[in-house]
Amino acid sequence: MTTNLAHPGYQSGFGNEFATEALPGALPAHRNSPQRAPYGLYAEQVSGTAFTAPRAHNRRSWLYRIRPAAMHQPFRQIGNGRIVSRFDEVAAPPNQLRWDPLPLPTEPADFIDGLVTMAGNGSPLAQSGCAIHLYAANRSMTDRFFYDADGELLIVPQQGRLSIATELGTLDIEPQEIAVIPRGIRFQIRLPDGAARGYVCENFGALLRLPDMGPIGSNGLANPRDFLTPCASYEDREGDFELVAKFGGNLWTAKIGHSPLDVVAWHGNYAPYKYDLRHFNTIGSISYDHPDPSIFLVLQAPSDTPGVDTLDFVIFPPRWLAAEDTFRPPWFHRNVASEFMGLIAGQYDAKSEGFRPGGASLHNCMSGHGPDAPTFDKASSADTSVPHKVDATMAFMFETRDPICPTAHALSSSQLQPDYYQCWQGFHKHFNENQP
Ligand SMILES: O=C(O)Cc1cc(O)ccc1O
Ligand SMILES: [Fe+2]
Repeated sequence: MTTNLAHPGYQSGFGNEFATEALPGALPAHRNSPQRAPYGLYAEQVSGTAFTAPRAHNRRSWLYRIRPAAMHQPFRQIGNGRIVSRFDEVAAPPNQLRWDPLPLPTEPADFIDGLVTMAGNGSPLAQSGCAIHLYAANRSMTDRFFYDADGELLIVPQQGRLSIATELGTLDIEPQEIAVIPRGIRFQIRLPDGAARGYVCENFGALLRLPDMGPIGSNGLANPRDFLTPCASYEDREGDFELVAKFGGNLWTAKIGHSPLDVVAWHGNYAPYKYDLRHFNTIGSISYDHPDPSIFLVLQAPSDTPGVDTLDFVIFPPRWLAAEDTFRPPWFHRNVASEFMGLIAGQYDAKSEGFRPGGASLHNCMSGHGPDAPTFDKASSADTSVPHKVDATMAFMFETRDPICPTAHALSSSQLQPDYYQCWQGFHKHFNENQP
C-alpha cells in the first residue's frame, strides 16, 4: 500500500485551470489522452457542465488514475436511511419553523449514515433545486466511499473538523470553513475530532459560482484567491471496499476491490474546493438603512432567468453596524424567496434567544418574519450615533427561488420548536393617530 494523502497542500483560486501531480511527470504534457499515460496510469475525463457550455462556465477535469472509475461490481439499491430527494410528499406549511440542534448520534454513524434531510425543492432527476440536510456523525468512513450524482455538496460544518479525502486530493475543514464537492466526485470523510455535526446543501441545479459584483467593483465579498483546491494525492489500497452512490434520489452500493481515491495527477477546473468564511469581505451601509442581504452573498447557483438564482449561499459574519437613525438588525419582511438558516457560532442579530448554534430555521416564500420582540425593543432605542460591532458570530442562509418544503421527518422531529411563533407575539401597539 502506498499513500501520500497525509500531505495535501492546496492551490488557490476559484474555478481555475489547475494542474497538479503527486508524482513528477505524472501529468501528460500538452495533451490529455496520450497513447500510454505516464506511470501506467489510466486517463479519464470527468465533466461537470455540458461539453458545449460557454467557455466561462465550462467545467471538466482530466484524471490520471491507477484504475478507471468504471472498475467496480454492479450497483444494487439500498435503503435511503433518512435521506430524502422528493419534496412533494408532505404539504409544506407556511408557518415559520425552527429546530434545535441535532443531537450527536449514540450509535456508530459515519457521515453518510448521519445525514438527515430537513427540506428541499426541485428534483435531482430534473437537475434543479436543492436538498438541505443536517449531519451528525461519530465515525470516520473507512472502507466505504461515496459520490453524489444528483448534485454538488456544499458542506457547512458546525462542530468538529472534517477531513474530506477526495479523488482529487484532501480538503481539511473546520467550523467557519465550507467545502464544495462537485457532483460525481468520489470521497471519504474522516473525523479527526471523533464527532462532527453540520449542514449540507445538495445543489441539483447549475454549479455554484461567485456572483457578479455590479457597482461594488472588482474586489470584495468572497475573494477568488481565498478558495482552495487540493493538490493531487492518492492511495494505492486494495481490499473489500464499498462504493456508495446517490443517483436519482436513491442510494446504491457496489463492491469495489480498491480505493477509488487513486488519482495520481489531474488538471482542469472541475474540482472540490474549500473557503474560510472568516475571509469574507463584508460590505454594509455607512449612511443609513439596512441593505438587502444579497450583499452577504458568497456563492450562487443561477437559474435560466437573469438575476434570479435557484440557490444562494449567504452568510452573516462579524461586522460593524454604523448606519445612523436606522433600525439596525434585519427588518420585518416577507420575501418571494425562501430562507433556510443555520447558525455556526454565536448569536444571530435578529434573534435574542432560541436560535442555537447547530439549530436551523425556515421562513418560506411570503411568510412574515424578522426580529423577535426583545430584539425589536432593544434596537428601537439603541444609540445609533455610535457604531456597534456584531461579533463572534457566524450565521448563514440557503436562500432559494422556489419554496422550501420540509420533509416529514423535519415536521415531526423532536427538535422542532412548537412555540417558535411566540417570538412575534409580544409586540405592543404603539400607534397613536394624533402623534406623528
Ligand atoms: O434574518 C433573516 O430573515 C435573513 C435576512 C437578513 C437580513 O439582514 C435581511 C433580510 C433577511 O431575510
Ligand atoms: Fe428573512
